[in-house]
Amino acid sequence: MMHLNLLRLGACRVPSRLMSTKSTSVEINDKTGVAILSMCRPPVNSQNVQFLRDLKSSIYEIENNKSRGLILTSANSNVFSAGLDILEMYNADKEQLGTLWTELQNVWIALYGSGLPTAAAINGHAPAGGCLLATACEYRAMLPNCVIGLNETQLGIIAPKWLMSGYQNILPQRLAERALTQGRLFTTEEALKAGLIDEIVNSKEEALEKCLNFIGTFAKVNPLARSLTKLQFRAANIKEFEKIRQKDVEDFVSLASRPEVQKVMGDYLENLKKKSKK
Ligand SMILES: CC/C=C\C/C=C\C/C=C\CC/C=C/CC(=O)SCCNC(=O)CCNC(=O)[C@H](O)C(C)(C)COP(=O)(O)OP(=O)(O)OC[C@H]1O[C@@H](n2cnc3c(N)ncnc32)[C@H](O)[C@@H]1OP(=O)(O)O
Repeated sequence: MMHLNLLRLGACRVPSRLMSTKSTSVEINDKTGVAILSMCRPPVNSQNVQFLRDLKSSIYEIENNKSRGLILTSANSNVFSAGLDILEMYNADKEQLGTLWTELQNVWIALYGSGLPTAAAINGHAPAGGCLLATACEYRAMLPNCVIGLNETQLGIIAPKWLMSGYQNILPQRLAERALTQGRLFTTEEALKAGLIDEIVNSKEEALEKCLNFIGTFAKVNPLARSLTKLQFRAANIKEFEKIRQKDVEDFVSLASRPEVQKVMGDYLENLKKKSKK
């Protein structure tokens, strides 16, 4: 089809507009109107306060610019996002912890509640907060030999209900419950089998192309009707989240500041560092 050919990134010589923050860059293709939002906080796109603020402002900028869709991807070659920055949770005071969690909530609601068609080109690992971002989108294409999942219970943490919403939208209840209680990280292949991702792709370019094709499927649908229909599906989760969002911050701060939890974080960080030195 002609319009799908135009969407092919490799062949595309259409002018693009660029916007960027310290840790994100956005390219909006003038022909397709689709925005590619790249996360670029080396080495693993771990989510600290500044990164989350950048991500939030990029998402709203894309939404306000009346883009035709949003594709979330990573500028890193093997990690989509490693989730919350543990360095910002470890030895942090209560105010810092509260700010971090509030910004994570803000990004999630911006993406999950976006009226635009959203897709994730998952070009690397996506554990915990990385999976949260990917599952807030409507479509996922992922590279082989990576992992994705909400591994909170493996870390002794209970993920709040809003954090599970994306999972619950995608997976059958029985599977979601099992994966969440196990804290399971799915390999790409397992994720496809479970329905957590939509496609396995061989390169980032192919992931972007699949995402563009997905967004292209709405080309002939009235954008407002599409958006309101999408949000009707998500309204109950959003409403429930809005009711508890302040208490949720307090609960997180109270849990994350406990000395025994701080100890778990410290040990976890040390293991990560040991592993990366090997
Ligand atoms: C984890 C918290 C533990 C306890 C918390 C308890 C209570 C807190 C209460 C509630 C929190 C609930 C919220 C949870 C949401 C989250 O997102 S928590 C974060 C969970 N993330 C992970 O478990 C991922 C950890 N990372 C990895 O598994 C691997 O790094 C990954 C597979 C993503 C990539 O592997 P690889 O390419 O081999 O890279 P390296 O492992 O070598 O890492 C490179 C450097 O990056 C540092 N790093 C990795 N992840 C993080 C991170 N999330 N935060 C900060 N830093 C990270 C790693 O240490 C290396 O640094 P170095 O080069 O050694 O300096």
